Amino acid sequence: MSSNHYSENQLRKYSLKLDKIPKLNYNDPKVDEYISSNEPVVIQGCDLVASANSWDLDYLKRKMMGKYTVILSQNHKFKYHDEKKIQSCKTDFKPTTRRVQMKFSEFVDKIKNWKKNDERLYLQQVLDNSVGISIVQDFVKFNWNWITEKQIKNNWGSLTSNLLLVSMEGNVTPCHYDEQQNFYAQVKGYKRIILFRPSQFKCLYPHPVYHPYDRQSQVDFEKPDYNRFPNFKDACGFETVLEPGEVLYIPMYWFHHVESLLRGGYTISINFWYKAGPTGQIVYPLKDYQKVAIMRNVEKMLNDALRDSTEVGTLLKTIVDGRYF
Ligand SMILES: CCC[C@@H](CC(=O)O)C(=O)C(=O)O
Ligand SMILES: [Zn+2]
Repeated sequence: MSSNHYSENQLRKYSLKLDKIPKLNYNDPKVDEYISSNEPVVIQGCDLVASANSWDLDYLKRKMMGKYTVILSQNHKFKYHDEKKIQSCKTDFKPTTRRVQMKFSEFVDKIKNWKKNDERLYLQQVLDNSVGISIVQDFVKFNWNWITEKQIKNNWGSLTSNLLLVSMEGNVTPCHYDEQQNFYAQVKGYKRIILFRPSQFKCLYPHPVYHPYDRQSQVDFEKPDYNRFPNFKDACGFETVLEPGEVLYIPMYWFHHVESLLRGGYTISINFWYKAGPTGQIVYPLKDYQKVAIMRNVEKMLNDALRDSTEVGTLLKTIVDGRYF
């Protein structure tokens, strides 16, 4: 996959079967069909964050005078972990990233002077009043009419947050799913996004729900352990390289892996996370994401009831072995 904006060798190599995600103009009626059926689509021309088109490191450095959340990583992977689950996790969990509060000017200096073996940086800041009046003024000029119409038409819940994502070239957010609908807007630079439908759960082996890496795939895409994760060789997904001005709809519970292109310079993205809407009438057969939600509830219930995560697997095998297949 290449275009006159980037080349194939800027994409990391994985052994995966990947189809293309369609790119449609925002007023193509098929866009609403994809969104209403929880299928990913890249939307062009909607100008969702056009008021952020002028955002670059210098502009943000001048306008953002506070301290902001920056993730530091010992390598190019920024695998998210839930701090709250660390103490209850029996195994001695060693995170590969740490979260600090940093002035924007310091963040810019560090990425401009970054050398091999330095910790990599990824600014991931909730867009709230802490970002300052200028950024808020750009924020209020987002195309809220367009996105709110999508939110209402699809009966989504409330907008929970917008994250400002400023990434160094080459950074990777490894494969995971979120329990929220996501409109993912690309502002600057190019990001390659790989998506898998929720039914690929059995190929992607997310960590157990009680684990700090809950929702994150256990599989290292760069060095898959096919002995532990044999179904990964059957994984098949979708990919796109998101360009500035484009918006990717990432349906809730869809697994996604996101990387800023190698040698592509820093990237800026803004996400829009929406709560799922009320379930309403349950329709059978259930959707694949509903089955993931059910599996999560079973894991949570068993962990609460047994009070010992090491017993959950044994009990589930006892239920299944010789009885359910
Ligand atoms: C912390 C959120 C990171 C983002 C991926 C990326 O831009 O690296 C993502 O996973 C999402 O928007 O859901
Ligand atoms: Zn995500």
